Order: sequence, then structure tokens, then C-alpha cells
Amino acid sequence: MNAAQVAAEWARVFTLGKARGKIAELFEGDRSRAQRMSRRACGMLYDFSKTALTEESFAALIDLAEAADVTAARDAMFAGEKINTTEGRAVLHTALRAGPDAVIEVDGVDVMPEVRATLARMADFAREVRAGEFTDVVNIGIGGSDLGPAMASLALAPYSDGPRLHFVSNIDGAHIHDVLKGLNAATTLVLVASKTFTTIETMTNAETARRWMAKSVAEPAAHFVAISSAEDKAAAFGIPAGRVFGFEDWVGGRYSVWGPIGLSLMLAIGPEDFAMFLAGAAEMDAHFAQAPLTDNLPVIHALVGLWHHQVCGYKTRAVLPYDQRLSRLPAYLQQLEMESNGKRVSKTGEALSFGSGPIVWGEPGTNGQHAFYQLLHQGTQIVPAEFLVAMQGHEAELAHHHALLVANCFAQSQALMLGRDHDQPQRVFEGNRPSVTMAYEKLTPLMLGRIIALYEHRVFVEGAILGINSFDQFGVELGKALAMALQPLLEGAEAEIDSSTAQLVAFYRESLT
Ligand SMILES: O=P(O)(O)OC[C@H]1O[C@H](O)[C@H](O)[C@@H](O)[C@@H]1O
Repeated sequence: MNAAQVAAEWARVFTLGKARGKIAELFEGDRSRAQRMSRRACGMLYDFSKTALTEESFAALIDLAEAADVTAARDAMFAGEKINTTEGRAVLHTALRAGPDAVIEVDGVDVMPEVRATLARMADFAREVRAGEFTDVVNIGIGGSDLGPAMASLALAPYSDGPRLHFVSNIDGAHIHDVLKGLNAATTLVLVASKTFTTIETMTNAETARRWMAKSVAEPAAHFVAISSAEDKAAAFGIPAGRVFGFEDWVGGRYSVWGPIGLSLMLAIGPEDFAMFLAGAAEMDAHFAQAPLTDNLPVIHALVGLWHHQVCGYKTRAVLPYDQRLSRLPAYLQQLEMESNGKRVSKTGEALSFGSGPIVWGEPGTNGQHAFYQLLHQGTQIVPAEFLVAMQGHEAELAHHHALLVANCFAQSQALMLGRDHDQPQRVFEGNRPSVTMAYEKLTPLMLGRIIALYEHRVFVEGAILGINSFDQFGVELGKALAMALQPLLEGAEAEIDSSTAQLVAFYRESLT
């Protein structure tokens, strides 16, 4: 990467950004804009015409991506180079979904035989469980060991024909209490999902689940499975190697749904549909690896993101799936995007000259329309919207619902862009509010795999252009460490701490007496 050239390309993009026109006006006299500013690939129509990007500013962003050596960075990731430099790790979640002939080496060793063997073990185990007596599966995990399977199993509910899934993540005892309350221990399988097998929430919940199981089951160990890259720690917890599904440190937590962390999903939808989920992601991987930058969905999605956040200065982005079953997608993407790109320094440790990633938030439509869309349409902050919508639902008998859902989705992007004049100022919609729309036929396992991989690679491209390491997460450490230090104080220990926290601790102690 040539830093001077990257800076020059940024400067050009910023100049074009300042001179950007009104979105609706870009359509005037240009009948082919929608077609030119959209792409069809991987089963998706990706429409970015309702943004202020022009041919010229889009070309400038592509030049920026080229100057930042995105393709070389991408190839290094796929090839298993240790691009997570702060932790000295490769970044190979793509290996978890690579085809049967793939050869991917880390430190000169092909990792694929192990990946395939683990996937085959998962499938065997899933078939056994799906044919057996377990009626309920509880996945205990948090962050990347929760959000992926929780999001995907809800998204793929129409494909679910296995045991019922439940997710326990929070250290708040209310969570495990409420989940276990309705379950019969004798027919419940518990998956303890933790990459490190040290996360306090997961370990505490796992202990509680074990005590609950031991009360009513003669052989509690037969009801536990561990998913971890720390097999020794799983063994120390009492889960034998035969019931541990392992993965390597080159799978980041928030990128881990494709492997053993996805076991709960596989138990619900079965190994065949899980394979389709992987196939969808693999298709997006191949597209990302091969398509020219100007037609490359993850690259375009990233450039649109950078344009809005860095160039236009919009602080947040809203993910608005018009799909009730994608209601956990915004939460999933919050971890994927904000834990990856919410950084203050570059890969080499210098303070960033401009911001890192934006705040990501959202809710499914149409519910959001009746809650926060007021601000999207008339608030003083502009929030670029990302609409996701399937052309078909799964409920054929409710097709009229689906047509209304789609009409609402399309109408919102139209309203955001066009606005409306009115005599009464309160009723004026200024319009000129950008959005992209991702439309696809149906939310199948294949399609969900494509969508999630699209977002993963988008995060990668944004991070590569910003020059940050998207694969570490040191920002989560301090709070964890302070919580461990504070706990003894709640129980009466004394220490010199700031007076605000001391007052809170005192209030806690008073409230318990
Ligand atoms: O899977 P685990 O090791 O239990 O980690 C669970 C989560 O906790 C950490 O705090 C990280 O911020 C997340 O990236 C991770 O997904």
C-alpha cells in the first residue's frame, strides 16, 4: 500500500463528497441509473442507486480500494497469512466453508483435513441427536458463541425439524432461570459453547446447568457437549474429548457460526441444510475472491459504507430487514461490524486520522416504521438505511401479507429519497436520505449464508481501507477485568476506588442488608 496514493484518493473522494448532489435529482434525465447503480450476483439484487454516489464518485472509491491494496489483503486472508497481526493469527473462517477440494495452509500445514473431519463428526452427531430422545437443546455461550446460531436458527425456522433450541448468554441469572424453568432435564442436551472456555458468563451458566442436570439425571455428563478451541479446559470441566468439537484460533468468535459454534443450528435444521448455509457463504467467498472490484458485492457494500460514514459524516447505519425472522440480524451485525471495526488506532498503532467504523443498529420492518422511522424521515441526523427483503415468504397461504411487507420496504426507501413538500413545516419530508436495498428470492439456508458472508467481507474491506486490524477486540478487556476486581468489593472487601463507583458499591451493600 502506498500511503501517499491512498491519501490522494481519499482527498479526491472527499472533494466529490462535498460536491454531492441530491439523490432524487440524479435520477432526472437518467433512465438507466437504477440499472447502472445496482448489481446482480449470488442470488441478490444489490441496489445502491438511492445514494448520492455518481459514476465519478463510485469510480473514485474503486480507485481508493485499489490504492489501499484491498485485493492483496483479501488474497492474504484467503491464503491463511497471519493478517491478525496483533494476535499473530491467520483469519480463516472461510476455510470452514471451503469446498471438498480446498487446500489451505497455515504454517505450511493444510488445515482442511481437520476442518472436514470436524464437520463430518458434527454431522454424525447431529444425525444421532435428531434421531434420538433429546427434545430440547440449550446453547450456553455469549457474543460470537451465541449471536450467530441464535440469529441463524431464528432466520431459518422454516427449515427447523430437529429438537427445540434455547439460548442462554447473559450472566443475569434470570436468563438461565427462565430457560431451564420450562425444560425436562432428562430430554435436554446442553452445549457449552466458548472459544476460550474461560468466559465468566458461559462458565457460570454452564456450572448452573450442570447442577440443574445433576438434580434429576443419573449421568449428567451424557447431557453435555463442549464447543471450544481449548479442549484441555473442556476436559477439566468434565466433558470428555469425544464430546468436544474443537476449532482453531484462526476462527474469530464473531466469525465462528460456520463451524462447531454452529452445532445448535445444525441440530435444528439438519446437516444437509447446514451444508447449504455453508455453500451460500462459499459462493459469496468465490464472488469476493474473483469478481472485478466494480462488480464485487462486498467491495461495493463497503465502499457505500465508507462513503456514508467517512465522507458524508453519517454517524450510524440502520440495518432494516423486512423479515421478522431476521430480527436478530442487527444484533449479530453489531458484533460483527462494531467489534471488528470499532478501533481507535491503525494496524501499526497510530491514531486514526479519521473515524473507524460507525454505530450499527436496527430492527425489522415493518415494526420499526411504527417506532423510530420518524427520526429516519424527519430527524436532523441522517441515517443511511440498509434494507433486506425476500420476494417470497415461506407461508404460501399468507402471500398477501408478504406483498404488503415488500410494498412497505420499497416505499420506505422511496420516501427517504423523495421526501414531500407541504405548506405546514411539520409535515415536510426533506428527503435525500440514502439507502441500499438487498433483494432476493427467498431466505433459504443458501441465501442466509450469502448474506452473512457479504457482511463479513464488507467489514473486511472497510477495515482494509481504513488500515485497521478488524480481527482483534482488546476493547472488551478492561470492563471484564474491572468486574472481576469489583466483585469482592460487593462482598465486603475494601479498596481505594473512585467515589462514584464506591457510592454504587455502598448502595448495593445497603440494599442487601
Ligand atoms: O467464545 P468465548 O471465548 O466464550 O468468547 C465469547 C465472546 O466474548 C469476548 O468478550 C469477545 O469480545 C467476543 O468476541 C467473544 O465472541
